[in-house]
Amino acid sequence: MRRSHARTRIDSKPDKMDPIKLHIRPTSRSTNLFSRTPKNTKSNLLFTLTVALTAAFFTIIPCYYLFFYTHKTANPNSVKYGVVIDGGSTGTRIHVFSYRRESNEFDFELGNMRVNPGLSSYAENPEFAGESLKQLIDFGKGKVPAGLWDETEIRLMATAGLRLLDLKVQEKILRACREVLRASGFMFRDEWATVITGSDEGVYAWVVANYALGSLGGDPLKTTGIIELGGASAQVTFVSNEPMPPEFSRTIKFGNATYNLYSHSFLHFGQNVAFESLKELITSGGFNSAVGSLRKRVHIDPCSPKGYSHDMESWKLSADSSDENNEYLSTLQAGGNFSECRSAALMLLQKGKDKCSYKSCYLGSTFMPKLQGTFLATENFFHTSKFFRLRERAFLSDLLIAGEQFCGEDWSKLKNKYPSLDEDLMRYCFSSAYIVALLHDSLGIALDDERIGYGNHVGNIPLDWALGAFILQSTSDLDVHNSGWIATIISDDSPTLLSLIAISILLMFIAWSVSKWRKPQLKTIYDLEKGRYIVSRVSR
Ligand SMILES: Nc1nc2c(ncn2[C@@H]2O[C@H](COP(=O)(O)OP(=O)(O)OP(=O)(O)O)[C@@H](O)[C@H]2O)c(=O)[nH]1
Ligand SMILES: [Ca+2]
Repeated sequence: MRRSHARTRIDSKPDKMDPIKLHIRPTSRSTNLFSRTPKNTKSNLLFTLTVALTAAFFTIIPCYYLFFYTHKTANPNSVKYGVVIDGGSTGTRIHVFSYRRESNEFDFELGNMRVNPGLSSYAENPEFAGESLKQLIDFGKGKVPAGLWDETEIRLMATAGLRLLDLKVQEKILRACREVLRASGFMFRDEWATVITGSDEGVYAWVVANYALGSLGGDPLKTTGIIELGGASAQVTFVSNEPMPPEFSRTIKFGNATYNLYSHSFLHFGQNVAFESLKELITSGGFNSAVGSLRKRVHIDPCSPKGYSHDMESWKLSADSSDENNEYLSTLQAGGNFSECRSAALMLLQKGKDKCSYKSCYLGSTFMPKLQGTFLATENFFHTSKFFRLRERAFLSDLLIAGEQFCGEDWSKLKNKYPSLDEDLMRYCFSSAYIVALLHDSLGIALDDERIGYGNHVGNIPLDWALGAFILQSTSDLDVHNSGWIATIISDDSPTLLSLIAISILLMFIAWSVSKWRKPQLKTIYDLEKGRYIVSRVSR
């Protein structure tokens, strides 16, 4: 006769048990009726195995990380690579850097490559924006050992060119870029392809400048401010001890030093965009430029050398450009005049100043504390200063004289004098006048002030803000690194960590399920006096 193994309700006090429910027919096989603990060896084995596995798991994994972490930090040659793509308004460029943790050394010379035009030129067909990154990514992969691609972070940081676009268009362009970056083979997360704020862009440029000058980590008053004149925006970042509205104030900690920075990016004040805005100002009659011919209402553009033709070809306008563009071009006649151009540029830079609601606004209606200390003027400041062959710490007065002479020259003579230069050549009249109107007329830097240096490098270090971003990110990783491998793991929500957590949860669930599934250890005793079986649970 088989003994039913039906699950029975077990009460902790046997004498209350209901005999009917507990009457269990003896099994056909001879067994010890007085105490028989059903042996559930298979489930025991499974349970023990799961518990052992879980215990091993929580021992081996930390040891692995500890070894790995110790090994990595102990390995003096552990080099961390970084890839930053700078999405600028006039072009997109990839920078490959490396960083030796132990010696705290950066290598900036691993290479960079540029593609034109910038990502903002895909505004009409954003789905193709990612294509422009492919050759950059291939270049980057050539600079990083293949075995390290999957642990090398790649970031796309776009600047003013995208900031000028509608948010929806920005997102479409970034989405197309993320798709390509995901497939790049480098380590990538969607949030690493973004439009960075102008304030961050300025901070990164300040970091790389002071890193290159050796003042990063030292006395805040001995640091150098930066003024960067890009294509679509201009950044100003420097240490200030003046009280600042929070939207302009940034605090950077580096080593034991803390820096209270003013940092702001003036959108539309980049040289290329400012030049176009100035032309629109002139043709709209916003600037009292001389009128060439009343009949055709031709406006004189004082910022382009005499004889320069603002025709379709030189503006690279497509054949289908809008009518007002054609109308606008045909009413503009180049009439190079430095001081007229400087006045028009100043009008542009001071636009909105009457709406200034702060203690001091040097540009438009935007707050800026009084400039403090020395400055490095980069990008277009450097390109213009280099063209006019000015010393690195030239006076603005030198630039003013050079600009006056250039603006007064006839375009055909300039083309003969500088045959190799193309569209950049026609911009030097505007750029020299714009820089004097910006640095002297607006920011108040004296014409003979030597506080300003012009440059795009310090020694062999390029003053690319992308490098500043990598420096900050690498050293902040260093902080996490120094707080131990736990922090590294906790801060590292890479698949490794997530899989560790998933496996441990799975093992614990298996152990719990096995423990629930295992039949309770039961003991069946035959009570001779009462003539019946009593079943009780065996406590383990
Ligand atoms: N004259 C001259 N200008 C150059 C040269 N190379 C780049 N530029 C100009 O210098 C500026 C480059 O600054 P970037 O910061 O790289 O410009 P960008 O990143 O494309 O523009 P933003 O998005 O505003 O930063 C642009 O206005 C370029 O037109 C050069 O060789 N000569
Ligand atoms: Ca830039």
